[in-house]
Amino acid sequence: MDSHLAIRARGITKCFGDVVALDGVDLDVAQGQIHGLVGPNGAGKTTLLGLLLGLAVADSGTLEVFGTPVRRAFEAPGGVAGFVDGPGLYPSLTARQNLAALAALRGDDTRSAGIDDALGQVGLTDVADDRTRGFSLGMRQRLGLAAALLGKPRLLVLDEPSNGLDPAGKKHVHGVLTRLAREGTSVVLSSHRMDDLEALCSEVTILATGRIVFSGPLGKLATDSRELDYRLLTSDPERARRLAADAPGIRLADDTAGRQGGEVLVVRALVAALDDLVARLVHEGIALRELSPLVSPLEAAFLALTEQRMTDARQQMTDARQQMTDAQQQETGR
Ligand SMILES: Nc1ncnc2c1ncn2[C@@H]1O[C@H](COP(=O)(O)OP(=O)(O)OP(=O)(O)O)[C@@H](O)[C@H]1O
Repeated sequence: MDSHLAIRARGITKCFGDVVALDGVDLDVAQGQIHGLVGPNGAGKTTLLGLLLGLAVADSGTLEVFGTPVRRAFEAPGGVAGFVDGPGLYPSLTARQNLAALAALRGDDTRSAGIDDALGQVGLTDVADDRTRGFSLGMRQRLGLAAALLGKPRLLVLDEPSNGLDPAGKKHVHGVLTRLAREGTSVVLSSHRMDDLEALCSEVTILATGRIVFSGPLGKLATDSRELDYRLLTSDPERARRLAADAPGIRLADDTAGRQGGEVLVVRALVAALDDLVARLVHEGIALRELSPLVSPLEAAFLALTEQRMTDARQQMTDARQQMTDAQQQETGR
């Protein structure tokens, strides 16, 4: 047992009939960490979050939350709160009544001050006495977060919490989660928004068809990953361009000249080659005013993964067609 871990999962497998939703998943989430789950539709993110919330149990493998094994379904492990597939709310009750009902159902002795505090944290004080029937998706998401905060959890599990939030709402929720993490709460959340994950998470886990493709710090994705396209703005674009053309491991993007009248240089490189180019520029007295990836390492990894899945799916279809043709030929040859 590692006392610094909020979550320790080893070899988690979960099937629904013939569908393998999770296939030998290992996951470590440190206390006070915001950990992002990302993956294409059907990758297994919600299933994993559901296991953490005690909505189901794994078919095999071990799952520990704060060092305690999670074995029983339909009971959230101690100190864990959150939601999957959107928060469940009573539309005919107000926001405040929803939270009171939830606290009563859980057997919490949360008083109205606790409810007001949770509503305040997510910015819903002004609509506390409005029926949730008229709430937008973003408001319902915020109320779901308030509900999760009621019991002052040590681990928050949130399925796409930014869904439906406008930019101000998103900033607000990000602020709440960041503050909670600073105070020691661990957060595991899924999102299809790479910018969200990059803004919030120190570590991410990328899932594809139930398997982990990557798990670790975001920074590691950049150094581990394939070549990326970088945008460079320098004090001397012409000389920088000539230097880049001669630098090892650097490829100039075709449309370099077109971007901002040739001011911006776009190169494709691994991190090590890019480091070398920056050193060369500085050595030549060329100032670097801006350097950023065109597509973030997380987005690049995600896109590569999706492309790989499509290639695999196309290959599977070709193989299946070939098998059918072979079978038909055998049949007619008899
Ligand atoms: N209750 C269930 N019954 C049958 N199949 C299920 C069930 N829950 C999930 N699955 C299947 O398990 C796989 C993983 O689903 P899951 O919802 O965990 O993926 P996800 O990564 O959350 O997807 P999305 O991004 O679309 O929400 C999918 O193939 C899904 O169809």
